[in-house]
Amino acid sequence: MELGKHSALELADLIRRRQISVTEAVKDTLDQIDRQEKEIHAYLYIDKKNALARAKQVEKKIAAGDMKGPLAGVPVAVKDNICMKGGKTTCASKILENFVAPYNAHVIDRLEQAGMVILGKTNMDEFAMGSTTETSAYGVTRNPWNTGRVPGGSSGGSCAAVAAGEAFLALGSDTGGSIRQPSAFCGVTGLKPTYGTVSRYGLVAYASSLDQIGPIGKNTADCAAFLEVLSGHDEKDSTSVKREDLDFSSALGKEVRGMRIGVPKEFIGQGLQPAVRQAFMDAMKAFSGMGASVEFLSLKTVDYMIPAYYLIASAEASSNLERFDGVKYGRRAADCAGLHDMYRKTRTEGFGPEVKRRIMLGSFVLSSGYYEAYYLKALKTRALIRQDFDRAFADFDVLLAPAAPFTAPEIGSSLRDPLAMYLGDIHTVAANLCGLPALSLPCGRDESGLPIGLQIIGDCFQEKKILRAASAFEACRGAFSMAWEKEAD
Ligand SMILES: NC(=O)C[C@H](N)C(=O)O
Repeated sequence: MELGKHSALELADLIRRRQISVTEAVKDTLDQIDRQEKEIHAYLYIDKKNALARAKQVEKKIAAGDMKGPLAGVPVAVKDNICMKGGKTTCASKILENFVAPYNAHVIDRLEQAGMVILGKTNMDEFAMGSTTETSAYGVTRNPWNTGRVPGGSSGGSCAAVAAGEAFLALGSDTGGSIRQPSAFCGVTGLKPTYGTVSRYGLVAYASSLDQIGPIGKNTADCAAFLEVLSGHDEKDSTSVKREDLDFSSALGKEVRGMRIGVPKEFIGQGLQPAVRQAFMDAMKAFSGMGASVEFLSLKTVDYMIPAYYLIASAEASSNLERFDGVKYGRRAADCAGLHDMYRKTRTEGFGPEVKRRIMLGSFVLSSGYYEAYYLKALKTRALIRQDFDRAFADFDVLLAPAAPFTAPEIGSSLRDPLAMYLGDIHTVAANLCGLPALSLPCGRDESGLPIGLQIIGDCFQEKKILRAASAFEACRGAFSMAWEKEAD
């Protein structure tokens, strides 16, 4: 079967019309995994038995008319920082290598109610700290477009799985770009929703004021449908918002004539790879060709976004990761001389270098004497960045930016220079600092054929404006995905 060329919604439609069964869809995807996983390593665990058993259950329910959702029967991958009852959740860290989650994350319950079939858990940067998936304690994931390149991160496994046809949809989490940047590198579409739109209950916390779960798929319509499954109020997450406007798919297929689109000129300044700049300029032209007004604006706080993000994210991480001490979760070091020795040995053995770096940075900026100079300053800066965006959204419906300044780097190159890796997040971190929704979709390819991502950022709760712009862009430029793009090479 050649199911890989279908989107998730198309697949679900074939299932509804009984042209294929859920079991066939799941088997076909598992075959694709078997063919490619050795090379790609998108997954940390694949549970074939469970997936096939679940496929049978869903099949019966669909046949009995008890399961009617638009994504029923669709095989999906889950990032390994999202808890699934009875299964391992490692966050790609040695410290959680044996941790079995005792409960389901809210989003897992949602997926199951919608009749989706979970195939396994995907690789990621350790505790979501990184931009390449190379900080995983369990090996690198390779970019399906070019296996010498990284898939981006931290949701690199999820994006690579969708790009390689090893899942029709995937769950990611985005703290500073972790859905959008790997989506850009892997040529798929990923959406970080407004903070509070999707429950974080059962997501292992990295930086709680920034983390948000979101959908990754082959195109905008799949992401919109998946977000409808995931979103909604959850009393178990105190930051979960009550929204009435969760019919995201209603925004698709509309024209953008008259839409006001802003382009922050600081985002397309120095340091952009020429092919990224070209693809971005072409996207601007495409929007104005469709009748949108496209204008430049200035965001004065751009230089402060990376420092504010890395201080706040590391501070929150140092606090959140205190709980991994060998007592409550996962790994415990052997042969320890007392409690403090056990803490020290467990954390020394269990955390990798990037996580340690952030815990040290975060503890430093929160410590007395440095709190005001660094952490408090970062919080004030965050408020100024928010004001900058408030001004922008007074004049514009959505903002356009590249999703990343460059295409996927070579495996190994970013690990040598962590600061350069941090700077690569320049286009994505502001959306998290301000709680804004933002989407990345493919907008071109560089000279070596690697995908380039276009980012569309909206004001809080304006996912529909983003989706409207994204679907219009797709309609005029074509959504692309590995399966059929590679054939055209
Ligand atoms: N988690 C993320 O959103 C990725 C970001 N590069 C970070 O390391 O914090």
